Amino acid sequence: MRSLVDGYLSHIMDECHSDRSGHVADYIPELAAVDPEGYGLSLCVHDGHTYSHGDSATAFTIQSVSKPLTYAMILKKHGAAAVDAKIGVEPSGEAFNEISVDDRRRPKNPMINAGAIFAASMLLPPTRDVDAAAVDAAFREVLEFYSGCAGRHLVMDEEVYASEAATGSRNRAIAYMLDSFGALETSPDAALDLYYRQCSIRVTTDDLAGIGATIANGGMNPRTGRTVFSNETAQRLLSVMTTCGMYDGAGDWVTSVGLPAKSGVGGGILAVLPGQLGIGVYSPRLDEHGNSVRGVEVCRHLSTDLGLHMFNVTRESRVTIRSVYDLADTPVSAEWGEQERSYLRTCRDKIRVYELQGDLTFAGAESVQRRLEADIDAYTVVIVEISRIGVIDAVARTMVLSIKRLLDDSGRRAALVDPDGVVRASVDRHRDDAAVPDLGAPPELRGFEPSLPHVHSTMDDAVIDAETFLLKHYYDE
Ligand SMILES: NC(=O)CC[C@H](N)C(=O)O
Repeated sequence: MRSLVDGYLSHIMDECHSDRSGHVADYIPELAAVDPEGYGLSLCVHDGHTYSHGDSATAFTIQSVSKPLTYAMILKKHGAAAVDAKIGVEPSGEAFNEISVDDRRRPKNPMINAGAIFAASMLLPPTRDVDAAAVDAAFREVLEFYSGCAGRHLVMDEEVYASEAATGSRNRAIAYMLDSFGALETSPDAALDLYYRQCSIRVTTDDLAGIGATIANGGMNPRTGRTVFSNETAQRLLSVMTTCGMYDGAGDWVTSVGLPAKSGVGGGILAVLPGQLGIGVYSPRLDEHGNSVRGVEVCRHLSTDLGLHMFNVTRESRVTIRSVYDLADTPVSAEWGEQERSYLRTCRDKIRVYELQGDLTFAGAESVQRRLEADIDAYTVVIVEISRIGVIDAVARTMVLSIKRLLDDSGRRAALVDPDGVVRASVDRHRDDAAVPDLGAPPELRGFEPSLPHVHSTMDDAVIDAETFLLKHYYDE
């Protein structure tokens, strides 16, 4: 069965592909020389499954996407109170490399360079004469921590690091300004050195999506099962990424995309849907804020087309498959007579029921589709029972109906048990909604949604319960 999600993602990538505006970062030769056409997208869901598209294996430097990770490290090392005394959490409304502090002379937040350089200093010994060995040791911890978040061993790009260190007058100005306030406990040069190294770590969009999913999961990497930081830290990261992650465009970002995110001048963007998934996008042409142009556009599409805005998250959206059983083992009704039971035992069809619950959004529908696909040899008839689903959003509805259609096409019979008509209600809710997005369904499903007549004819197959389905399809034959 073809993955609907892959269809959506490649459609979204195609939509944004033609945008060649913006410029690659050129403050160092290594960044100026990257292929401006590089373009990758990865999405890592709550159980670690990753959808990878385009140049998802191309490595680029993490740059400022490193900032939330180092912030997580100092929170873990010093505790939130000690960190708050040194670095604020207010959006700055300024450029990422602004030379500024708040009225307590703290960097305004950890997502701008001033805050990030300060954060790096807090990983070093609190002494003015830090030697190279101490910076090496701190960097080993950084690499280990970032690798834990990504779920694989990461390395640093030596050339980018050497260039960053050779050209960073602006960052040096920031570090020395902080030092002039007497705020740094370590030497400004050591803090800068560590900061340049962390910015030069090489990642792919698969890595960013994995890091995003780790934050989404409250600090546990879903690929490795390892807990790298606490739930409280994850909550902090999500908060500062929401208010400060996209620099001076934060308000517009939250309104239109609604995903906590962090960008870097290497062209990467990491975005998180709390509790559900992580996204990594790569495209090195940047806008005037230093954010990837296509990356921002892709995130905008993911949010609107797939309903991923964080304030769209509904109840229990992760607890989706409530139970799964084969009818031959578990007749649906205790009242069934021996005749029906023996029919079921001898029936050549393998009938399997999936009961769903909660509110169904993209993430839930994604898990259901993957489960049905994985189990495809275990049934010839599948009954998806959604009577415990409270609300189904437009994307999940399309996905459920499309899954049914794909199953029909692969020779399975599929029925939807929808006694309260939540699918119908969802159609009605969106009937007058001109903004129902073109969901980027795979070509064979285009026009299937949101074309309403089609939905209606599909809904004729929706039945009141599993028993009615059986009666209609078996006993009446
Ligand atoms: N926004 C960024 O990615 C900035 C990172 C870059 N290395 C700098 O410090 O200037």
